[in-house]
This record gives sequence, C-alpha cells and structure tokens, in this order.
Amino acid sequence: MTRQFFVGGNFKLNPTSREAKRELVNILNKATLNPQTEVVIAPPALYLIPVLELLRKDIKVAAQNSHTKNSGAFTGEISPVQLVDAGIPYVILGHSERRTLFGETSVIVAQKTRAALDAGLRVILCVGETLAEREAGSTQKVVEEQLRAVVTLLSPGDWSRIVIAYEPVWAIGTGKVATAAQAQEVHADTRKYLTSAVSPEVAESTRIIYGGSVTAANSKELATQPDVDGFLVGGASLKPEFVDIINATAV
Ligand SMILES: O=C[C@H](O)COP(=O)(O)O
Repeated sequence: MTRQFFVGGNFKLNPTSREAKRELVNILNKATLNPQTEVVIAPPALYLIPVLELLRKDIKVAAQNSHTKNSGAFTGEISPVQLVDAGIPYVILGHSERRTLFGETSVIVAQKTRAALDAGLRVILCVGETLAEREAGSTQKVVEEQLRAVVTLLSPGDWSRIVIAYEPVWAIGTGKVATAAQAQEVHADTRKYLTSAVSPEVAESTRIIYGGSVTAANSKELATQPDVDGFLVGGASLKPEFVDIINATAV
C-alpha cells in the first residue's frame, strides 16, 4: 500500500496581521506544488475562515486545537462542530505546546480526538518525547503511552481519519532536527505498535509524519525514509521554503 505524502504547516500564533497572513497564502497560491502530496495549513483560529476563502482549493485548512464539547459554557474554546460548520476539515491535537503549556494530558487529547472524529473532522495527532525522556531511553514508551490513550477511544475504522505526527519535543523550534535514522526508528516502532494495538491494516495505512525543525535543506533526506510519510512544519511553514518542503519528494 502506498501512503499519500502529507505536509502540514502549523503557523502556531503567527503571523500578527491580516496582511502578513495574506502574503503567506499568496506564496502558496502562486507555487507549483507536487499534486501527489496532500497539503494542509493550520493558521490561528481567527484566520481560519479568511484563509479558507483566499487559499487555492487543493490545499486544506486545519485548526490548531478544538474542545471536547460541541457547545456550552466553555469560554474561549472552539468546538469540533463549529469547525465542520465553517468548512474546516482538519484539526491538530496533542501538540507538545498544548500538552506542556496548556496542561493537556493524554486523556484530554484522546477525548478531544474522539470528539473531533465524531463531528466529522480529520485529526493530526501529535506525539513525542522530551530530551530527558530520550536520554533515559524512554522514547518509545512515551510515544506509546500518548497513543494508547487514543487507541482505547477509537475503533479501527476511525484511523483512516488520523495522521500521526511524531514530534520530538527537543527538535521543535530548536534547529536540532532528528536525523533521518532517528525519525525512521521511531516511526517504524510506532507502526509496529499500531500493528499489535489496532491492526496490521491500520498500521500499514496510517500516515506517520515527522515534525521538529524541518527545513527545505533537511526535508529531502527525511523524506527518503520508508516510514516517514510527510512533515508537520512550524517555523519554515512561514517562509517561502515551505514550498520546497512540500515538494521534498519530487524527483
Ligand atoms: O507543529 C510543528 C512543530 O512544532 C515543529 O515546529 P518547528 O518546525 O518550528 O520546529
């Protein structure tokens, strides 16, 4: 089975003006992109709808977070059904910044994932270890614990709407990218985990993408790894080089 290459751009809390947002969209609108690659960008919530309206239709839009509930007294939250109603097909959940800065546990991430799928969204589910956890030899244990919470709330059929993003925390925004071998090892082990925890079919078909200091310069080598099915790009998604990352698999 061939898994479609997937490149996500996570703008995080950037940019800070409507004009700058329009420029980022224009770069993508003008670019020649590999049509074999699925491309999704995740602007801040306030820009989701304008980006959806301005952006070429072969690029999809993702929210960076959504709540466990669809409506009610939850000040400041965005609900999965609201995203679907606005025409947003994807949401990023479990990003390490949400886990560490906003106290989201694996259980909360799993509940958000369940709610997002129930509303009809697709989920980019982020997992990854800290430097201390890697140095302690616990990388796979940590990644599996983060995934296990989700596995228990999903049925096999749900996995066609999940993309797993392996993002080692030590590589996010640090310029310290995982080597191609390091990424491949975790991706392969994660696929092995999915084989036993869910099914061989789900393990084979689920895309596992890498995130953490991906640039145009390092993306080509990472993309050659058999279990690296794409990227979730932070900083470089705000620069013209994002186009080269999208085209990393082009020959
Ligand atoms: O979601 C994206 C990741 O946090 C990677 O961010 P970065 O490319 O700036 O390291």
